[in-house]
Amino acid sequence: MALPSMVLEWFENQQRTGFSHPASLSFCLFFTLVSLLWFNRVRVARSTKLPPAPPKLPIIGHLHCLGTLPHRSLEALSRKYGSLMLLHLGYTPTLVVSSADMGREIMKTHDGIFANRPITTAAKEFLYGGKDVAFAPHGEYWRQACDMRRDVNLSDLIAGVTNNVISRVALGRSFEGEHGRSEYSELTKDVMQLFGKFSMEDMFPSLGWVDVLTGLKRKMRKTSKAMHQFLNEVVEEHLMAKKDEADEADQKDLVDLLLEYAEGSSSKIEFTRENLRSVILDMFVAGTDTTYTTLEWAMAELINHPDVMKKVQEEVRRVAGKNPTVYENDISEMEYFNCVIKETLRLHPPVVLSLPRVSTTSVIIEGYHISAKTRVIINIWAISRDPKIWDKPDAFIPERFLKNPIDFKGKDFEYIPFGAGRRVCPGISFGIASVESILANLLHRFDWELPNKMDIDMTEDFGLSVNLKYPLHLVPVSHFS
Ligand code: HEM
Repeated sequence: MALPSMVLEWFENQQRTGFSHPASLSFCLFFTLVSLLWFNRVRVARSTKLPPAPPKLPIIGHLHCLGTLPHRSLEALSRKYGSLMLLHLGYTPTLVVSSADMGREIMKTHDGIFANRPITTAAKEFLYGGKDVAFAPHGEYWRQACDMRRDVNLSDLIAGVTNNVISRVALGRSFEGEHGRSEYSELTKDVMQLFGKFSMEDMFPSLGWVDVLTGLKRKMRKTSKAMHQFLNEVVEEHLMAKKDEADEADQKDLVDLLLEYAEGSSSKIEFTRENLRSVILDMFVAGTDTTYTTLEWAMAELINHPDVMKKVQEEVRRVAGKNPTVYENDISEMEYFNCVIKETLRLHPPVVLSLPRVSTTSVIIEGYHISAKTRVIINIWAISRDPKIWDKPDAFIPERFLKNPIDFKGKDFEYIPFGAGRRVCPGISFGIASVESILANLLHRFDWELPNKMDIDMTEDFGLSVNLKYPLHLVPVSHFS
């Protein structure tokens, strides 16, 4: 006899005899719950309707559909096939999400099912398979590692260019200019390039040997060894320095905090030196390019829109006055300046396709069956240019954020440059504070001109983040001289 009919028969018997015993009621509730769960499982298992997809090719699946700017190609496809598409990137089934409503389904309604990330080849080589934050499985270790980051005191550390900012916050000082024209800076660049590289193993798990043949794995291993060696030296330097905690509590950098945590923690979560180096590396990979890219796009849009540049410079200079430096307190008073940053992140989110997630169980979304182990990519770029949400979506109009409560903290799914849900970017405050501080000072101190009145080429270059293809060259003219 099927489970539901057994339950019904038992229920009728109980009704005839009355629910005379408290155990009967508990029994009834228990069976109702089991039946509901059972019905749900059957519903998910029976539903075979898959999200739509364009025709695929043998072996490569839909890889040929990605083109050189995958966020744009996927957005164009979503206009034809809808905001949930199931593509096959090689052998890897990948759900592509292109609307705020479907984003909410993944990052809110079913966030628990999509809380893990697939471990990529780069994560295996550089981060010991997920001993960092970004690739760590969702759980207690990940929660604690995220929290440690939020503790870093940033207020006085933000100065200079982005790489130096990250160095100072994470490592305690800048390493620019050391080891020649910065062996360290070249190393960081190599790590980021390798993270953005296409790996066969990620798309065709059985073809990892191709990455060995092409030399990709050897290059990753060599760079990873050099980077971890460098970070080891930094850790040793911190241990030797043995900072006086009482006097210098405010000047602790991320390494100090992580060392304290690793050595003094009574937590049951093991936090090894490998974890420590991986968390620091995360910060460079996730924090450097994104922050720098936002600044570059902001300057490019401001040069292209002299009216906006004039208005924002007037505001920055009015608030900061004759002070040569703009401080955090000033920035909170600059309403239009903050709109400029929000509009830059809408039009040019540095992470155009969110870091992939993976489903842990099967689930039904919008009537479509999504199996366990499906990768999920959110097209952040498509959502922030969706004409159903944004008026003139391709135009740079900071005014759209004036008196508009929409924010990037992950609650408004139509605007998610930092992602949303459990795996939302833990560096939001740091990233925004860095962008604000650097941009405000650049606008305050200098007027900016294009060399030879050339136009800016706004062509994008797809990588770990989407940059300008041709670096931006501008001439600064001091405002104070
Ligand atoms: C403008 C600057 C930045 C932007 C636009 C940005 C954007 C993002 C996005 C879109 C994600 C994926 C979120 C998701 O899957 O829902 C992410 C994740 C992440 N970001 Fe950022 N980010 C920025 C700066 C930073 C900084 C400065 C740090 C560190 C200091 C950082 C650390 C991370 C980490 C560790 C993750 C992975 C989180 C996890 O998987 O739990 N980001 N970021």
